[in-house]
Amino acid sequence: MAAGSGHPALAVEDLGFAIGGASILSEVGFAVGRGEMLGVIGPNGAGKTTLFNVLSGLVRPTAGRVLLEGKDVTRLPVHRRARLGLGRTFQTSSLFGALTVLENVRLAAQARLGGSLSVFAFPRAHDAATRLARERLDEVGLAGREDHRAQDLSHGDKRKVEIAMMLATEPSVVLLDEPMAGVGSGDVGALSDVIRGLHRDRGTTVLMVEHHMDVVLGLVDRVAVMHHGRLLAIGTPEDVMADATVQAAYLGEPV
Ligand SMILES: Nc1ncnc2c1ncn2[C@@H]1O[C@H](COP(=O)(O)OP(=O)(O)OP(=O)(O)O)[C@@H](O)[C@H]1O
Repeated sequence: MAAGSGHPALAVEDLGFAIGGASILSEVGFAVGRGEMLGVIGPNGAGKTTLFNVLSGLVRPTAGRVLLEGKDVTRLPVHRRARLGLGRTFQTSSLFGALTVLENVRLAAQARLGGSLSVFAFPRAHDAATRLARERLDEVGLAGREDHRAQDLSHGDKRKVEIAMMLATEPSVVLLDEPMAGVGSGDVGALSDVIRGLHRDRGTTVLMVEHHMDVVLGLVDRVAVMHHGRLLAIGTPEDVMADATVQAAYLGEPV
């Protein structure tokens, strides 16, 4: 759907996911505007990761719809959603440790450019992928680190590589699943800046699950609070944090 069509970047309607008689998500509905950053918070087991799995296509919902730029993608597999502009990072690192930083990002760039993975067959496509990978690494502040092996990086820098890989696929909507997980406190600021840049400089729509409340509240436009598989509240960080239901149901529980 073309920009300016009036559809939200991403919307879910009456979403449900049940398995073995257990209801994991129930009646979840919200819309995220183009270029908006939405934080998704909630106690452990609230359903945040399941929601992201449903959004990205890893899991099929048992009720409701997922709309990307107004298009119903509920039944589309992960790679079709990715082609429509949906990007995702995971809680755990998805890098090839023995490859260099540049090689990791180049793989993502090659997938985007649709070229063969054979550098011998398509040397020019390889050059284009290398250029794209270098640009994305520059964007996340890793210029000069291209030749480091991924496994030797700090957690924070690994996360930046993963974001660069995701950016190489030119997504319009990105799902960041706990980007700060395992990241040392010294790296949190730099990583927050990278995420802020996605949003501010690129105009990318961002949904972010994150347990670090100070990070979430400092970055996002709105926050969605999940609790027992339901959407408890959604609004500005100030409004949501002041909400008595949220305080009782969420802030009162250990996270
Ligand atoms: N495929 C499944 N089969 C059975 N139970 C599941 C399945 N997927 C999720 N659950 C359960 O659903 C609940 C929600 O899990 P989910 O991982 O989505 O929560 P979360 O909010 O991401 O938690 P955390 O903050 O700990 O990552 C949990 O109780 C989990 O055990």
